[in-house]
Amino acid sequence: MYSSQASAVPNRVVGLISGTSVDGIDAALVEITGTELDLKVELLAGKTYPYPADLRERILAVCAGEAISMLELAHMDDAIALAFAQAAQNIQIGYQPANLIGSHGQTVYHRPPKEAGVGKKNLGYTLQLGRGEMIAYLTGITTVSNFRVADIAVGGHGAPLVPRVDAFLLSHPHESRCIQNLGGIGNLAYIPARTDDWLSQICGWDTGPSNSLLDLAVERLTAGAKTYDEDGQWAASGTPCYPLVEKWLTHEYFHLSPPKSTGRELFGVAYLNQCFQDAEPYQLSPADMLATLTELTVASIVHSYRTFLPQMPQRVFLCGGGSRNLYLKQRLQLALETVPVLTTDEAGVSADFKEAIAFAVLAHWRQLAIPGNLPTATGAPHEVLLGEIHQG
Ligand SMILES: Nc1ncnc2c1ncn2[C@@H]1O[C@H](COP(=O)(O)OP(=O)(O)OP(=O)(O)O)[C@@H](O)[C@H]1O
Ligand SMILES: CC(=O)N[C@H]1[C@@H]2OC[C@@H](O2)[C@@H](O)[C@@H]1O[C@H](C)C(=O)O
Repeated sequence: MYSSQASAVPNRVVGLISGTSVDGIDAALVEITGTELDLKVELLAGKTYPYPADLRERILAVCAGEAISMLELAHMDDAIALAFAQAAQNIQIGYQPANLIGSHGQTVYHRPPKEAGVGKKNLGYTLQLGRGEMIAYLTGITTVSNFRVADIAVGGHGAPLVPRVDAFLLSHPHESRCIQNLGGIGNLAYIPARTDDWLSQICGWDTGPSNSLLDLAVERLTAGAKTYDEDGQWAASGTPCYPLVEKWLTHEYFHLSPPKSTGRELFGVAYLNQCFQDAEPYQLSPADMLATLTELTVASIVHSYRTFLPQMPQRVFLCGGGSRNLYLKQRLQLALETVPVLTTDEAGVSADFKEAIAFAVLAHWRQLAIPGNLPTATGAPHEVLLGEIHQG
C-alpha cells in the first residue's frame, strides 16, 4: 500500500456505474481530499438515471448470450457512452463543474481467469461497454475508464475492485467489519480493526447471486410487469424450501476458495431455469419460490463468511439495492445470529451510491498514479494502476 500524501485542493469527480442489475446508471458527484489513509469523500449529489427501455432490453439480451454483429456492438458501446455522458452532465447541474470522471461502464461479459497447468493461467476476459473516449469527447472532461483490464492483464480477476476503496472509507479503529454489497451479484470486503497489520489482512470476493435471480424470477412470475420485488414484500409472504437451498448450495462456485469473481454468465437466465426445474416436485407458490431464492442469497453469503473469512466480523454493513430489500436483510440478520447487520449509511457512506463513489475514487487514484486493485480481492500477483485516461 502507498503511504498517504494529502492533496489539499479537493478533486471534484463524477463516478459512474451501471451494475449487473442493468437497472440504470448510478452517478455520484463527489469532492475528494487525501488519498488513502487520509481519504475523505463528500457526496454532493447522487442519482440513478434509468436506461432507455429499449437499450436496457438489448443489454440484458447480450448479457444473456444473444449474438450481435460488430456493427451492433459498436452502436451499443456508443449508446451506453452517450447515456453515461448525459448522466455525468446532469449530475453536475447546479454545482461547480467536475474536473474528472471515473466511469466503470456496463459489464456485458465477464470470464474469470482459469488455472492452465502448473504456474500457468488463462487470462480472464471482461468487457465493459460505454467507451471512455466518447464520454471525454462528449463532456469535455477527462475520463478514466476500463478499470478492470490492467488487473486482468497480470492474471487477476479484475473484480471485485471496490474492496480497496471500502478499506479506506469504512475501516474502524476497534471493530472488524464486512461490507456486503447486494447488487445483481454480491461481493464483500472484510476489513479488520485498524491495528498493526490490518492492511495486509483485508480481503474480498464475489459471494454469488444477490438480486440477479430474484429480479429474473419476478419478471418471469409477473410476465414482465415487474422487474423486482419491492422491499421483498412478495418473498416475505412465502416460506423458503430448505431442501432446495441445500441442493443449490452444492454449486461449485460457492465452494471455490477466494479470490473469486462471477457474474450473470453463471447466475443468470440459464441458472434460474434450472432452479425452476428443480422446484417442480415441491409445487412451490410464487412467493415460496422467491423466499427460497432469497434464502439462497442469504445462505451463500453466510456459508462464504463461515468458510473463508479468518474470523467472523463484529458488524456487517450492507450496500447496493438489496440493502433496501427488508426481507433479505431480516433473513441475513437471522442467519448471522449475534453479528449486527446495518447499512453503510449508518457508517457514513451512501449505500445506494457507494459503487459510483468508488469509481470516482479509483479515477482520483489513477490520476495520482496510485494503484487501485487489492491483490487479496482480485487474485492479482501485485498492485497495478487501474484505468485508461482519456483527456477531455
Ligand atoms: N426497495 C427495494 N426492494 C427490494 N429490492 C430492491 C429495492 N431497491 C433496489 N432493489 C434491488 O436492487 C437491485 C439493484 O441494485 P444495485 O443497483 O446495487 O445493483 P447493481 O449495481 O446493478 O449490481 P452489481 O453490484 O452486481 O453490479 C434491483 O435490481 C433490485 O433487485
Ligand atoms: C465484472 C463485473 O462487472 N463485476 C461486478 C459484479 O457486480 C458485483 C460484483 O460482480 C463485483 O465483482 C463487480 O462490481 C463491483 C463494482 C466491484 O468491482 O467491486
